[in-house]
Amino acid sequence: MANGWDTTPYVELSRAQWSELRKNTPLTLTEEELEELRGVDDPIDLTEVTDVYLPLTRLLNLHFTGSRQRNAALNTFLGTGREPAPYILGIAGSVAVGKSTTARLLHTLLARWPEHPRVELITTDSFLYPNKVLSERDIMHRKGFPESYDRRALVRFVADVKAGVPEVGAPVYSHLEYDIVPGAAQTVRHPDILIVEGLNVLQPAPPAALAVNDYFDFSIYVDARTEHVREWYVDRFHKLRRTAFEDPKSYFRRLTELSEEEATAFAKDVWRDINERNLVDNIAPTRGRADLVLHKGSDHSIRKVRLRRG
Ligand SMILES: Nc1ncnc2c1ncn2[C@@H]1O[C@H](COP(=O)(O)OP(=O)(O)O)[C@@H](O)[C@H]1O
Ligand SMILES: CC(C)(COP(=O)(O)O)[C@@H](O)C(=O)NCCC(=O)O
Repeated sequence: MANGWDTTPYVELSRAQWSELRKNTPLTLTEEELEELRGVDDPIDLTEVTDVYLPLTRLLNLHFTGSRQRNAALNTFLGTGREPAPYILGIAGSVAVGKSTTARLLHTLLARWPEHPRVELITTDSFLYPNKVLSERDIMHRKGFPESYDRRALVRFVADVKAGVPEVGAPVYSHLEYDIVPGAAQTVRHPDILIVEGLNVLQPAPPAALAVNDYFDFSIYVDARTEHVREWYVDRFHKLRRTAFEDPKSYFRRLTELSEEEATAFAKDVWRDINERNLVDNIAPTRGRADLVLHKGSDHSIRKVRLRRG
C-alpha cells in the first residue's frame, strides 16, 4: 500500500470467485471431447472446464480483441495494410504439472470463438536437440534444461509466425521414441492464435538477445507444490509403464521389466535429479513473469488463480 493505494501487481482469486467471471460464456465441449484432450493420469472434468477454463477463454477473447485494436492503430499510424499479427499465448510449468492438458483444452476452446477460429499449438520439445547432439555435448541427463533446446531456432520460429510469414515449419518430437523424429516437420500457417507450451518459455533472454516470451501477448504458468508434482510424476510413470512403454517402439520399454518397487525408486530418482532440479533452478523462478498463474491442489484440481493486472 502506498498513499492508500493497493500497489500489488496481482489479483488473487479463489476458484469460486474466478468461476463467477465466466459470465455467459457457453460450454462448447462435450465429455467425449474432454476425454480426448485429457493427459495421461489427469483427472480434469467438465466442472473444471466450466469453472476455470470458460472464464479464462472469456479473458483471452477480450484480450485478443484489445490486441487486434492496438495492432490496427499501429497500422493506421504507419499507413501500412498488414494483416493482423497472430496473437501468441505462452504456457509454462513443471514436467508432469499438466501443461499439455491446459494447452490442448485452450486450443480447442479458443477455436470455437468466432473471432479466432484458427488456433495452432506448438510444444517446445520440438526444439530439443536430437539425442545424438545431446550425447555429443554430454547433456542427455539435462533434457528439458535450457541448454538442451535450440533456443535460437525456437525464437526464430515464433518471430516468423508473429511477423506473418504464411508457413513456418518446426521439427517434431516423439515422447515414445524420446527423440526428434528425423525428417518429420509440422507447419504453422498464419493462425489467429499460436499457443507455445513448454517448460522454459518464460525464461528471460541472454543480454542483447530476444527470448521467445518477448513475442508473447499473454502467458500462463501452471503451478502446484513441488511435492504434489513429484507424486503426479511417479503415478504417471507407473501408468505409462502399463501403456506407452509397452509399445515395442518405446525408448523406455526395458522399464516395464522392473518390479513396482524398482519402478517407484527409478521414477523418484529421475524426478529428483532432473525434473525437480529444473523446476527449482529454472522454471519456478519464472512464475512471477506470467500474466496468469493457475494453482493446483494435491488432487490436480485448480484451486486459485492469480492475475497480473499491471
Ligand atoms: N515417457 C513418456 N511417454 C509417453 N508420453 C509421455 C512421456 N512423458 C510425458 N508424456 C506425455 O507428454 C506430454 C508432456 O508431458 P510433460 O512435459 O511432463 O508436461 P505436462 O505434464 O505438464 O503436460 C504429456 O501429455 C505426457 O502425458
Ligand atoms: C520432453 C520434455 C523435456 C518436455 O518438453 P517441453 O515440451 O516442455 O519443452 C520432458 O517431458 C522430458 O522428457 N524430460 C526428461 C526427463 C524425463 O524423462 O522425465
